[in-house]
Amino acid sequence: MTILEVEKLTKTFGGLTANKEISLQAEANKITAVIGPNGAGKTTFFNMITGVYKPTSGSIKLRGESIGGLKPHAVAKKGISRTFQNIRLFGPITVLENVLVGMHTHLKAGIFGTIFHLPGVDKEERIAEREAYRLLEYVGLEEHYNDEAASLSYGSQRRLEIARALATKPSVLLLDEPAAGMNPKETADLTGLIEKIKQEMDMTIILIEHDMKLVMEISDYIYVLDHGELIAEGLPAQVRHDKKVIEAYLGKGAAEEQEAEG
Ligand SMILES: Nc1ncnc2c1ncn2[C@@H]1O[C@H](COP(=O)(O)OP(=O)(O)OP(=O)(O)O)[C@@H](O)[C@H]1O
Repeated sequence: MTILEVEKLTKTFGGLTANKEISLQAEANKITAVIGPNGAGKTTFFNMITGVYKPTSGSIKLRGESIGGLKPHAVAKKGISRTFQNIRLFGPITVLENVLVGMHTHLKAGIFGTIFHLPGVDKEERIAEREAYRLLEYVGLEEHYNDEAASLSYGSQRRLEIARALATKPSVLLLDEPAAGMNPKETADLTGLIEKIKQEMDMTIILIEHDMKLVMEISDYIYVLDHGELIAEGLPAQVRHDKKVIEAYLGKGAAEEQEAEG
């Protein structure tokens, strides 16, 4: 079943076409990857889906309902949550509080009531804290619940971002380069975590990632962008051997060499 359907999505910035008529379908409970060299237009694509940028043209549908042009908080309420390429945690508050921030759309007390422990929010707050702690356990950060977010290692901060995104109880999770800056062990652990989220939480995941090992290992379907255009799509094994994709990453010579090697 298609959960998210994007049709001919275009975004221009002045004279630059960052996305040109990109169409994509994200299937329920699958990992759909969007890859491409630097500047290909991947983050612009995410920014349109999440309401950060208004599309120049084209449509975005979540379970058949048009969400193109909605503001970010409205898109989040519809069940789409994301992490960012540049980590956007709140540094001076604790790890647990960062997850509570993710929950604030569900809490009556609101973010300030939760963080500053205003009167009358005790019961709701205790339940939320338990839930936040459970999410930290899920991503393997429970030991750090009371640490300042800024004190975590880079890899752990990325996991915390995922926990915070999950706190909004999304049905679609967009991960923007979750393995960026991670060492091989952290990346391997992250691969397992993303798989687990897909399986155990019935999550539809869309992934932007430069780490090809991770992408090829966990993606069910891959879309490839280059210079703002969709140049290929298919199963990992198909995309891996696609001449246009090899060219986009390594240049024309490399594609011909690969072909000669058979
Ligand atoms: N707000 C903006 N204003 C002007 N140009 C922009 C804006 N956002 C993105 N661009 C341009 O759009 C193009 C695509 O950028 P985008 O960040 O979407 O690529 P990307 O594939 O995510 O790249 P990377 O892998 O390096 O993060 C780039 O040429 C970029 O400079």
